[in-house]
Amino acid sequence: MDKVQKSGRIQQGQVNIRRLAVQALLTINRDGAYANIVLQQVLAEHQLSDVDRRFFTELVYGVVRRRNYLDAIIEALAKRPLRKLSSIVVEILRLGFYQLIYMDKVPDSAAVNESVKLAKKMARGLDGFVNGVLRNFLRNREAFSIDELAKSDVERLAFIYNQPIWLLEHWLAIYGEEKTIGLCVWFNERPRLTARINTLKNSISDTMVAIEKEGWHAVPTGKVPEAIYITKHRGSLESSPLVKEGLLTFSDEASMAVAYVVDPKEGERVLDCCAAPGGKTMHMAARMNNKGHIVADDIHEHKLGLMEMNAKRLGVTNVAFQLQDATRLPSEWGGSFDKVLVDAPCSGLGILQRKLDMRWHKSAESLTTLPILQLQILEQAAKAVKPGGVLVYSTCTINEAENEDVVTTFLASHQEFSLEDAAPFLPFEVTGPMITLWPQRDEMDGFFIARLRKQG
Ligand SMILES: C[S@@+](CC[C@H](N)C(=O)[O-])C[C@H]1O[C@@H](n2cnc3c(N)ncnc32)[C@H](O)[C@@H]1O
Repeated sequence: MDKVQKSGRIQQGQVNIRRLAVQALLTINRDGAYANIVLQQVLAEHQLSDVDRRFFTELVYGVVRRRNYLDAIIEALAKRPLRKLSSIVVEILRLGFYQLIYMDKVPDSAAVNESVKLAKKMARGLDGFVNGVLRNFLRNREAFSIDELAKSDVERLAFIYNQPIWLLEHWLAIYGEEKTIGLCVWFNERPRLTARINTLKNSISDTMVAIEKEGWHAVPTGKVPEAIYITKHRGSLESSPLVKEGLLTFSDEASMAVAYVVDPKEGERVLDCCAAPGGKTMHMAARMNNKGHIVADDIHEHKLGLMEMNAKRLGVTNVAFQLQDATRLPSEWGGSFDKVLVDAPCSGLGILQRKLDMRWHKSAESLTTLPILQLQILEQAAKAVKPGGVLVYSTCTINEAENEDVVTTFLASHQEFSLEDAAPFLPFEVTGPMITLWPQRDEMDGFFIARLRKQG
């Protein structure tokens, strides 16, 4: 957590949670770091009590989620665009308003006074401005309600559900209002802590006993046999022996569903050509009991090291990790894999609940370039499939242009492949042949999975 440390100066033992939150928010919003990674790093560095961990998490995630409405309030009160304000002051104000509007347990006086104290320490000379802006809000809260600030119906929805206007317009045009709101509500809910029991290390029942012994509580999700919701835990997740010793790994059920559709068997040769961070690779290795061989590729070198560490932790021994651009796979791989998985780079619009900050970084333009890359990777991966073998295409998005349209375009020029019904491979009820997992319907991340069979 270099950046937080650099701007930090926080001593262990006297941590001011709000200050820690402002520094984390600067790293996320100003420097472009991923919110979940910053949060994990800060929590790993500071031995916070459970109450402080929860408070810190709520402050950071709350501000990241509610950013558009909080910013509209700040601009209205400061009477200037955000970019004309110091980034530290912006984060202090976002945090102050978040507490005033969304945290009933924080008295208004504490939210204002603590923000002013932060400004005194972190933005010398601007504490009066922070004080004035927050107190002006308290004098006339109604003037800054969503109904007062929204300039259109879609902006009103954007403030209520905290999504960018372009994305709401896109969803409203395709799904209509009811389905769009259902999606938005899901994406704003606190994600459940879902983990996969690593059957390479221990049986499901023995792991459940180990979880209880650790003082945690978990329940099966009821859909994927190895999937559990952790409903109670203590301390940092990563430092628990359950995680360090590889009994558990964090992953959503929708992601686990992909390994079921690939259905790798012991002894088979499997290619996972967009593999990092390796969630599906490790799950496939477990389903193969480490027997057979998986080649796991990614285009980013730094991600390979992380995957190797993860494999060691989870006791995965049948994977070769390789730096490889999947748009140019080696010709000697042609026709040599029983199963090939393309878990394609995508817009990630199905996992906005877990990646809270992602909604603010996407654009309508970014959606149009992805299908070209996805099709390119699928074309290459198809060559690596043995006659009679299987090609699985998956994404963590619900965007049709990256899902059904890519598969349909691919099939139109590849008569040697046919679409199989993916539904019977899943341990829970869905409708195929191509599968879209809808968050608000299936209560998991939004995913797309298609299973194609090459002629024998
Ligand atoms: C959706 S993620 C894969 C997630 C992974 N399968 C898992 O379960 O953990 C897509 C991955 O594709 C990689 N990627 C992007 N472009 C690529 C390319 N041209 N060749 C290979 N990998 C690529 C990205 O680095 C990213 O790690």
